[in-house]
Amino acid sequence: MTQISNHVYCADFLTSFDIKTKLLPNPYYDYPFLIIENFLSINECNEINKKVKEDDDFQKAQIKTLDSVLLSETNEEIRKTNIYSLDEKYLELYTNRFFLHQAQIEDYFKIALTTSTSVQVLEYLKNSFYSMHSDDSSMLYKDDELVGFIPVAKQRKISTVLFTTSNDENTSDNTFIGGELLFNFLYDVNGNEIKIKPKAGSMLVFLSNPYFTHEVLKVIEGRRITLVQWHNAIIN
Ligand SMILES: O=C(O)CCC(=O)C(=O)O
Ligand SMILES: [Fe+2]
Repeated sequence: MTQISNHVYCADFLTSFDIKTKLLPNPYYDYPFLIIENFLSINECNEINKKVKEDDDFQKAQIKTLDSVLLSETNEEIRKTNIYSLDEKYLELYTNRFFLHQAQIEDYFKIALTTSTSVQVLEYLKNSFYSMHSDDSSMLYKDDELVGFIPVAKQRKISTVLFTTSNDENTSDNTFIGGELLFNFLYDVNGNEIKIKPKAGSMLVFLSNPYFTHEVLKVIEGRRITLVQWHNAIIN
């Protein structure tokens, strides 16, 4: 392991790869990513969750009328995530809050944000997951072994993931079990992979390059909702 911040280490193989989009924050930070708590309030999150649930019920109702019940059940099982766009009212709220935190993000990563993609709302129902990937690169394998990364979206410098439901054993409309965000190649001092437990209202901000390769573990129960966005930036 190679230390990249006070509490975080990365897999050694990363340092031997020629990673074209390599960028790491100040090594004297505690963590190489930023968590902004209370980006949205719990009430704001719950409103968004309710809206997404209504959209979902509507889509499901449509599928039921088109397919047989059997087919719609099969669809559900293979479906990874549902993608929605954010309703105008909440998009404005999100954009205003993002603006409030922009200077903090720029200062943390020592970058200047430029353009951003539109906000995607991702919904993970029971058994949904998002397999391992880097947001700016494809993973290159040779005989099942990871041998490098090919940049495919260099305009993605920063990834933001805002959680609007929480990982919580007490099940409700706004919680789920499982669904942690795992950084596959980052470890704590004991060599355990870094796993983020989603908390409604918190925004996770990280660099989009291969050091921050991640996955979303399977949702065991409940509904996991995130608002994700990628940002371009000027670096130095
Ligand atoms: O939903 C999440 O927590 C992460 C989503 C993600 O990794 C992506 O859209 O690239
Ligand atoms: Fe991602």
